[in-house]
Amino acid sequence: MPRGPLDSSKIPRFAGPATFARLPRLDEVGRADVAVVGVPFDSGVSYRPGARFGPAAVREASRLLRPYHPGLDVAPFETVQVADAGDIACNPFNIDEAVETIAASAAAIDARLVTIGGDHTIALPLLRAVAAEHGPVALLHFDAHLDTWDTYFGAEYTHGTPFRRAVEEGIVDTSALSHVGIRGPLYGKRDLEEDRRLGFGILTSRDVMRRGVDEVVDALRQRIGERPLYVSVDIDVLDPAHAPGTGTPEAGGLTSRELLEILRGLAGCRIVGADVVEVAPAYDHAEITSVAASHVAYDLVSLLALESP
Ligand SMILES: N=C(N)NCCCC(=O)O
Ligand SMILES: [Zn+2]
Ligand SMILES: [Zn+2]
Repeated sequence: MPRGPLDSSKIPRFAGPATFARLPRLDEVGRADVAVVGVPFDSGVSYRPGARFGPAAVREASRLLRPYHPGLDVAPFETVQVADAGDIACNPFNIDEAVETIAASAAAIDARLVTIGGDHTIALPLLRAVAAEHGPVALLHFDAHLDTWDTYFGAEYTHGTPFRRAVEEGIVDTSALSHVGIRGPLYGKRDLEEDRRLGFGILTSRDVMRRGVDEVVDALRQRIGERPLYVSVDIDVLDPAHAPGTGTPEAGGLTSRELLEILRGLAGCRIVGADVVEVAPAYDHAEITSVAASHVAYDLVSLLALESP
């Protein structure tokens, strides 16, 4: 029987230090099927810094999560052992070293991971870790931004470049790469041409509005099929009204309801890992962004629990 979260009817949910959803720490349970891990790294950002405080803010906001997910009909913490694996401590002054540390530390945790960022740079080492186990994975990427740009100031590892590096490294399956929620100004038309050349298909924020959640889910599922799937959620996929606390906000985004509905549409997909990144609490108000991110992480954990081998 898995050890679940603290009982909020006995110990007030606002008491004590925060783990994700008030779950036990990994070192308290010894092993876990699914682990939530923080990566407080934001040295790869191109605009507002502060996502290094994302993991702590999302854990705080996750105190209100409850054990049963009615939308997916699953009690994730009863179905499998879920634990909080703490934070991966990585060098804030050396991006190359941090990327190595994140890949090695993620691979060393013997559980399927839902990672809380941190800026989007961290998706690259997290993909390396899943690909080392599963081979090239399908990628479902929720974001306002393509994040397939080449370099910034000559730097290869940044929050705007992880998915170009992932294609170059052969760690993603180029027949199943999707962006959802793309919008906003680009550097040029070439951004889209290069993104297409790398193999990505795009469902824009406008597509989600005009075609609706069900059609979007159908299109994504068709592309993903039975492949092992990595899901990366940049919280700026949400409209700034739903996620103001982020480093590179863009108007015209998804509602949190749309995002959660699309995620729920992934039930049954073979998810091997996931992240929620780019929560920068200094720009947040009333925990709007960290609450949204905590629900996204809860849905991802629930999907992983449903799909337990
Ligand atoms: N938020 C992420 N991951 N990337 C945004 C990069 C946008 C830019 O520098 O133009
Ligand atoms: Zn983004
Ligand atoms: Zn991003």
